[in-house]
Amino acid sequence: MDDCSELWNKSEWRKRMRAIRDSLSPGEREQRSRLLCERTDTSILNPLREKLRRPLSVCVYAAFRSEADPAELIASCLANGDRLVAPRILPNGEGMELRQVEALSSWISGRWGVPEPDPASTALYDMANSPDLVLVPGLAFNEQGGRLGYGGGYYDRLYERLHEYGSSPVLWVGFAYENQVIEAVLPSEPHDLRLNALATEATIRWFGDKDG
Ligand SMILES: Nc1nc2c(c(=O)[nH]1)N(C=O)[C@@H](CNc1ccc(C(=O)N[C@@H](CCC(=O)O)C(=O)O)cc1)CN2
Ligand SMILES: Nc1ncnc2c1ncn2[C@@H]1O[C@H](COP(=O)(O)OP(=O)(O)OP(=O)(O)O)[C@@H](O)[C@H]1O
Repeated sequence: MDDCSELWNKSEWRKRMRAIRDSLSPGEREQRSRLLCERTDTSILNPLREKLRRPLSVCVYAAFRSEADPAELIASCLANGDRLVAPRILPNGEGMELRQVEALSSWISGRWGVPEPDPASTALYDMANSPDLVLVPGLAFNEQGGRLGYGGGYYDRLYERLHEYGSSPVLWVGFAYENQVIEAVLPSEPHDLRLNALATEATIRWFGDKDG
């Protein structure tokens, strides 16, 4: 790691971490994503299903660019009868709404090519019914529950809205490859969301209160 890394700003970190994530071959990404999905299901979702004694509602995303791919976790959620929701960037750019996705085919390509639930075939989800868990994509994560995204502030705003309107606690789980986890202190701002846990193909890290 470069000596100047502590002084880098968010955009320098984004450039650097994009290159690191892109450096995994498609084959490596597939293999690591499979391990990551299994680990997340076994160590986080299954215990939560047992604790709550009901199917879960889970906010997922569909992978784009070189992101960790939650497809197998999504398939497992569908098999377990969980309710799936996914974010869609609002046309005015002002944050995101959540929509119910029924199948892996519910996505279309939205702004910047980001996969999003097709508004023509999915129902709007009322944010007052907080999802039990939100799977959070990103470019970089650290050991303190910090996260760096693409810079739209979309997940930060979702975090704020669910805190404001949501009826129950939400578990915020970063979902990433181990090489996206850095030791350096990421530049952080007051609006940045704090994760409860970070899942990688190598391990699960918990931050603060495990019960959300
Ligand atoms: N799979 C997935 N879905 C997601 C996210 C994500 O990170 N991954 N998001 C997480 O927030 C939201 C989408 N956020 C995004 C924000 C910016 C860009 C993007 O391509 N930005 C351009 C620069 C745009 C500009 O400033 O003009 C770029 O990076 O080149 C992509 C996604 C919602 N859905
Ligand atoms: N809670 C919020 N309310 C209003 N604006 C916000 C909020 N959170 C973030 N923003 C806006 O979003 C901008 C980008 O935030 P930041 O750099 O933290 O994005 P990010 O977390 O990397 O992106 P993303 O969540 O989309 O992946 C901020 O400069 C701010 O203007």
